[in-house]
Amino acid sequence: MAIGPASSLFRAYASKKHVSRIRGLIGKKCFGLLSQRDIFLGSDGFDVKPFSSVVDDVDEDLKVKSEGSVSEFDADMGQIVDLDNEIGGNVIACDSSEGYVHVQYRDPVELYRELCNAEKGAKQRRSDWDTLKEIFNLLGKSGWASDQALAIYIGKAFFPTAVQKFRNFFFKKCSADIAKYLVTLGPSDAAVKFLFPIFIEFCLEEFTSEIKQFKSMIQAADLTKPHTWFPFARAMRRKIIYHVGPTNSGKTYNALQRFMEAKKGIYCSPLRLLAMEVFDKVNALGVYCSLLTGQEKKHVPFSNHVACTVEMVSTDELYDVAVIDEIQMIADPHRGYAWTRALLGLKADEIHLCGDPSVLNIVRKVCSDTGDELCEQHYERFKPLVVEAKTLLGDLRNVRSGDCVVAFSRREIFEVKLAIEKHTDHRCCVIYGALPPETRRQQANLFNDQDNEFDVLVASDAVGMGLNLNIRRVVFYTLSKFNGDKVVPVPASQVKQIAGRAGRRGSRYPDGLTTTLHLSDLDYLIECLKQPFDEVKKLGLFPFFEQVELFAGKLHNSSFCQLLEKFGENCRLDGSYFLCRHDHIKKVANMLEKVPALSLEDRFNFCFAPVNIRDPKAMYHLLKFASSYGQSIPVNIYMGMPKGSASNDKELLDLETKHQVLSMYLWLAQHFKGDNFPYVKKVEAMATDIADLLGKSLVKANWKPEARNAGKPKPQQKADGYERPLSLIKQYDQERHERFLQHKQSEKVIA
Ligand SMILES: Nc1ncnc2c1ncn2[C@@H]1O[C@H](COP(=O)(O)OP(=O)(O)OP(=O)(O)O)[C@@H](O)[C@H]1O
Ligand SMILES: [Mg+2]
Repeated sequence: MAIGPASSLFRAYASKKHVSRIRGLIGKKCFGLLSQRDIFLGSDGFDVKPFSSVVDDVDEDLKVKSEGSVSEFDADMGQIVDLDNEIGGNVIACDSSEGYVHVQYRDPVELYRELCNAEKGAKQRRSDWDTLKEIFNLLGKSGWASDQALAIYIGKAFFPTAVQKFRNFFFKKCSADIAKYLVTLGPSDAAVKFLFPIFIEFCLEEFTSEIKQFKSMIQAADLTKPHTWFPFARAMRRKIIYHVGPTNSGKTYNALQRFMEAKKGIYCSPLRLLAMEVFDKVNALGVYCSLLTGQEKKHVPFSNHVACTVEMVSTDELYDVAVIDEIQMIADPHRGYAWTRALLGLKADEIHLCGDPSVLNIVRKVCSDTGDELCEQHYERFKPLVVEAKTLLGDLRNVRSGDCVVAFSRREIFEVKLAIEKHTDHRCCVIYGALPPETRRQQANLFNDQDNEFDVLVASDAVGMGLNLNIRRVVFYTLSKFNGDKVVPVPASQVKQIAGRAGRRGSRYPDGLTTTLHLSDLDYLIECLKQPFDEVKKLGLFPFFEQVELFAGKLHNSSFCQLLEKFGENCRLDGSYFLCRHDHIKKVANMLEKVPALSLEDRFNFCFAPVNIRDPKAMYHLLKFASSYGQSIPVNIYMGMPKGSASNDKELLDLETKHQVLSMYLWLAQHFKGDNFPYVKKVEAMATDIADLLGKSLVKANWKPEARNAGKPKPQQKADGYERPLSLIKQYDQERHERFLQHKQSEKVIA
């Protein structure tokens, strides 16, 4: 939950005098008010709890009391509810009816002092007492008040407790006229706003240590103004050139021309695969270029250029030209922070960004923050993408040479491959995310090569980026996918990116076509292609290790996972940034709790290792690696090597996992200093062998796919063929059609 500038809202209601007093008090006691630009970010766990649930947070003493009956509770609080008088209907202690009106004009500081000095509270009628309680309940639940309280470093988690204590204080000390005035306001916003400044006074006096602690924690989790984290880059006069346009329009091509002309250049890629492609292409053109990815470092002698994955970019080196490809991924929920870091931190005179228009406005804003000059170069597709309205009429026998059939799960990919190879003369190459980049490239080359029978490609969304493919037509097998939670329509931006892979300048198929397998999905495809790019409002950010370390210093006895959680809850961000998702990091952190003797930095590094957290085998190996590392034993890998290529899907899955584990070892070896991972050469050789075996296995794969996680429901299958799972869109259409029939039916009945 992002919250507006706390102090400005706070000022909106409070008197000038009161604000200046609070400013003085805060300044005197420990800190200054937050500036207008400060914005707090809470996370899901950061919401205001209902006041009733607050009881769990308050001290045991109060908890017992609150569970008692009203009269016990009230009596214990030192407040007198005059039941006798209530029965008699008389109000004992109250000023004359107009006496309380002046209260609203009085300075909250004075009112608070008056409460402090009062010997005891005035007696209340039962009904007034109930009203007051309701007002305090409202204050405790008020999102507005808890946001405002952040301005004096009353954290959201502590806010309900603070209100509870304030309530106790208030009931012990409340004068008749304040009570009366509040009762006339009733449980309302006005009452909350009247009470709030008095509450603030109370907090400033009562909770100095809590405030101080929370403030230092918040400051340690301060992620505001990230452009100031790179002072060297800020001191430079950088020129940013944004190559903006749709897929296949020549953006990367043009940026790479400048990269190759430069004396010293860096190319930042979203994928290992693409970094490898650029590495090969640039070297082939005579420009010496090294390769740096999480897993490998290939140093080319005399090279001044490097092609790297964006996570590996150095913000220490000086470059003439840098290229940041697929800049729209700066808004990726998981990996966006790596693009943000590259954009803000690269020390290059000229930075070329390539991407779609979704982040153009936010890049403009970043450039105005950093003071960099921004030039925009707009592109159009060489040839427009054409939608084939006929579709494949639900029959995979209608695939043609040069088609790329796109499905969104591994299972579907193999089902489609099986069906095409069974019912037609075409042979299929496959590309999906779990395959190593080397195998994906091998499959892409097999598909591009005209001198073989592999003329159809079946691929997942992994085809959307980074491969040089000669695709004539992109056919969507389905337009819905499982997002880890449920089946959802594929987002329009992704549909556009994938469909745009069809047709390639200079290839056999310069014109691009796209369609769907089923007629029922065609409208959604057209709709997606027509949609303009959604404008991105926020960029991803994630703390550096040093920031997490600083934060850890404020939280003692917390596990690394708790630390990350707390950081997420308490970090402050400017309005243009969001904290990248880190659930997978927390999951690994949790598993590594069992491993003693890892420093905070070791844990941080292990948590970023590329591991499929849903694959227990991969997780097991990561745990083993961390355990050996923690014991300062050379980290070895105990893994049987398969003798030959896979002959069924289980063996293929096993090869995929094995490669992922080997790749993880190589990643760790690159990210941990020293010689704790001495078997890099051996592991590299194993990884190459497995990628090779995977390629061979895919060529002959003609089996039904297995689920990686046993127990997951499998879509229905026909005995002798395949059945495409209903897409969400189709399901929706079917439901709509049924509703329509029902409606018709009922109309008939009425007639
Ligand atoms: N001026 C050019 N001369 C020759 N070939 C070109 C030229 N511009 C682009 N191409 C080729 O067209 C294809 C698409 O270009 P490029 O990869 O630069 O597009 P893109 O806009 O970066 O697409 P994407 O969004 O998919 O990354 C590439 O194979 C590229 O080599
Ligand atoms: Mg590109």
